[in-house]
Amino acid sequence: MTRSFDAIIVGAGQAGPSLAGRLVAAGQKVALIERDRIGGTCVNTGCTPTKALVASAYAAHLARRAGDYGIGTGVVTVDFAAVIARAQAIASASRGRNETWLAGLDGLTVLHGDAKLTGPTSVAVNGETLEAPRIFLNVGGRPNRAPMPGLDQVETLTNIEMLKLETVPEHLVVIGGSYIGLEFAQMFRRFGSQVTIVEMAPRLIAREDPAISQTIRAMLEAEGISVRTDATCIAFTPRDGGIGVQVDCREGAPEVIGSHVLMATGRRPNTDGLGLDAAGVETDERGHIIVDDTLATTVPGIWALGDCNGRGAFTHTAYNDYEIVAANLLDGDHRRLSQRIPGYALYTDPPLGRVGLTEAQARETGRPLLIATRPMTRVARAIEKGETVGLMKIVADAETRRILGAAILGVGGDEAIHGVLDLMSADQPLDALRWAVPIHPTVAELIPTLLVDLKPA
Ligand SMILES: Cc1cc2nc3c(=O)[nH]c(=O)nc-3n(C[C@H](O)[C@H](O)[C@H](O)COP(=O)(O)OP(=O)(O)OC[C@H]3O[C@@H](n4cnc5c(N)ncnc54)[C@H](O)[C@@H]3O)c2cc1C
Ligand SMILES: NC(=O)c1ccc[n+]([C@@H]2O[C@H](COP(=O)([O-])OP(=O)(O)OC[C@H]3O[C@@H](n4cnc5c(N)ncnc54)[C@H](O)[C@@H]3O)[C@@H](O)[C@H]2O)c1
Repeated sequence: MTRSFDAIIVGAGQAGPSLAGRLVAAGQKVALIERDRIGGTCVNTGCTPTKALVASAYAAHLARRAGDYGIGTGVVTVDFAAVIARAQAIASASRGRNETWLAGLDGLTVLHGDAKLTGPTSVAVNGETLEAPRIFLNVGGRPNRAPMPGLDQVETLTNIEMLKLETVPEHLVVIGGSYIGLEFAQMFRRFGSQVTIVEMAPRLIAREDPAISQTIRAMLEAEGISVRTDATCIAFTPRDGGIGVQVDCREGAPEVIGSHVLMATGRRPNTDGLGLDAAGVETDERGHIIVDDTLATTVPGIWALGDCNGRGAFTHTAYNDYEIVAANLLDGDHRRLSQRIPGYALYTDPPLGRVGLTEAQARETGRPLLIATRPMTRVARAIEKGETVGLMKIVADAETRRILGAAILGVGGDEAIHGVLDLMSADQPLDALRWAVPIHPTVAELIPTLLVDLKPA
């Protein structure tokens, strides 16, 4: 049996549902196919539950530090079952809101099944064929367990299984010191685990400037987390009562024994098994779908949005992909991927808010630079809150007087960075903010001060 639609959307993650909403509002007949849970990674096993867990971990940490503020709490305990239940409840409420909204959309057919392209205008799902002149792929990604010796002999966890744990691991060994690894490492330390982070690069979150990596390492070590970098010969061995992880070839204890191992070594796109060959859609060497500046694939009439196109790896980039596609197809707009200013946050405590280029990337451009930094120990709000770890940094182009990038590693950094992000998005010179009158006491109030402090570097 073949059913015809105006558009087929594969994947109900961060772009698909919103696009479905816009298309049906424009009078189109749309099929939205999801093989797992509505909401995709972010809602079910990513942003939403992990940020809920980060909040619980912060509560435990602050309670333990209550004496610093003149407050007594007694012994602080962690009810891990309640912590997980809270995170799952927040995620399922979010999923439920999405499901209810989608179910109420006239013109939308939601199908639960594994979709596969069978041609440039056709998709097979649950034994039937759907036809449409436009197909939108929003298939996301999944954890990538980097191949390592012994991996097949031991049981390891990903972010998905971490959310199903019933007890706090005695010793959590985290392989990979980037977003997933660092967020889980800190939260589980605060829940009571012994934690070791094992990273093959010379420093944690190695895409950031060295001062950021060093500060994050120091703040994690101050909480009792053990960090092993330069771990280029990781291997696993089953051991009595745990998993032996060979972590270092040159110095330090050569092996740590963990009760649990979290693999946080990146993600891979869900493009294998999607039938891309049958439609002629091309991918790059990592399996990401190749798209142009409008998110169009190599096959006319097929677009790829979100993590599966490798042009973003965040919920807000997936959502922005939807905005670009919808604006161009439905509003006669001319929005482009290249107009996007890259911004993101790492939700450790304190968080790292980031936008644009790092200093290293800015130097590679060969442009004359202006740089200003400020430690959080000189930010009134941070001092008052008793959370002075971190630094703020802005890098600007001395000629164009445009900000090239910024980092705020500190309390409220995920929010305050938007002051810079918005200025960059508006394509305004840094002088536009110099005379702004920010609110005291905030972290963001130091952004105009930093702009005044910019010096050739
Ligand atoms: C632990 C963790 C924490 C994160 N935290 C953050 C954060 O704080 N902030 C942030 O911005 N980002 C975060 N991310 C990243 C964020 O989750 C992703 O960037 C985002 O979900 C990508 O959205 P997407 O729509 O591209 O894909 P997804 O959300 O992965 O959705 C894709 C959907 O497609 C479905 N699908 C795949 N193949 C098929 C098929 N053949 N047929 C039918 N359906 C299919 C999948 O089941 C899935 O539901 C986090 C990720 C993880 C893993
Ligand atoms: N706050 C956020 O926005 C957030 C939070 C979590 C996840 N995410 C998204 O999820 C995606 C996946 O996150 P991630 O942290 O798993 O991936 P990542 O690609 O950011 O980092 C993987 C880390 O693992 C290390 N690594 C890779 N292979 C290794 C090996 N063999 N041995 C030891 N270390 C190894 C890398 O050097 C790197 O530090 C990211 O793209 C990110 O966008 C975002």
